[in-house]
Amino acid sequence: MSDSRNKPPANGTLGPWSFTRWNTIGQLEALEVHHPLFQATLCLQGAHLTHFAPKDEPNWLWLSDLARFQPGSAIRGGIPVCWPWFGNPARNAPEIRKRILSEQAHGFARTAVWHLEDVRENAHEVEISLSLNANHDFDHEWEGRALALITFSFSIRGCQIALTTTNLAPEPLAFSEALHTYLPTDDATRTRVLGLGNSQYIDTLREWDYFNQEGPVYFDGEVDRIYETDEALTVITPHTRRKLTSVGSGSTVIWNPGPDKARRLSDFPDSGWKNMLCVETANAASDYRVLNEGQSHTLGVFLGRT
Ligand SMILES: O=P(O)(O)OC[C@H]1O[C@@H](O)[C@H](O)[C@@H](O)[C@@H]1O
Repeated sequence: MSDSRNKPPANGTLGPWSFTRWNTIGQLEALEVHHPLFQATLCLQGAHLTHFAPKDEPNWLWLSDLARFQPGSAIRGGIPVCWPWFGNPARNAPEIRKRILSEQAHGFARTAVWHLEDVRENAHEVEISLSLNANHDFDHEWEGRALALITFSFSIRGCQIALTTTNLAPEPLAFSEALHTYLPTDDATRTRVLGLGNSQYIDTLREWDYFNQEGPVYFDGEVDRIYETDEALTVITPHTRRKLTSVGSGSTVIWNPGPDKARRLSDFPDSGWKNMLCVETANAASDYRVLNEGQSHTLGVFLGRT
């Protein structure tokens, strides 16, 4: 770790790397990767990836045209990191819920400023690691002490993200989380997700009851489901095919707000639901994790081609 690398250079010179540069987007500090083989943009707030694309390709991530890059606001699109709880606190297991002091959905990591740990570059790959020490600074949000370390590995093949949580407190730590990937599509109604057939899911729009999935998932209105699965998933849109392979995850959230919820969402165009879907690699619902002091758990996803 080098503290001098954690801030943009004051005199406007470039950072000490070959392909990675500091930039300011709106009011947020970001790292931009301009590698000959791929590009990426990563905000320090939220360790939030907003752009990844192999050379000459459009962004593999959906980013709202109305996204705000402001301190304290979650960025709409890209890959928000939901941590150390997923979704509505009230919908989490009692042992998670009891330590949450805020009503905020998806935890505090997505609006906290992460610390840049390291940038490693070579001819094929760039790896960027950031950390968030959930210490007494977050006492008003949550009772707990934990360290989150996230590593992004970019290559022409795709983008890999690994989020490791370590419990720093003597008491067991129960937590839920997700890598909340927004994917673009030309037409959500002509998009499908394969790999969930035969799995069970909680439908949050139908009283949080359990249902069985048969065949692909389609989008013809609001979809908000937590699937119990660790299978690799394929997302097929009219013009792209992507594969998401996970580690350390036994649950995947599939979400599209549909036309009515789209109008109520912050920083979200009314018609935006037609051009996105979320496939969220998670430890959610009964797939939450518990760590004893010093223990770690890694949740990861690789987003690549099929
Ligand atoms: O608006 P937020 O807090 O970013 O949440 C977006 C969505 O995130 C998804 O993970 C949830 O399943 C949805 O219910 C929610 O609407």
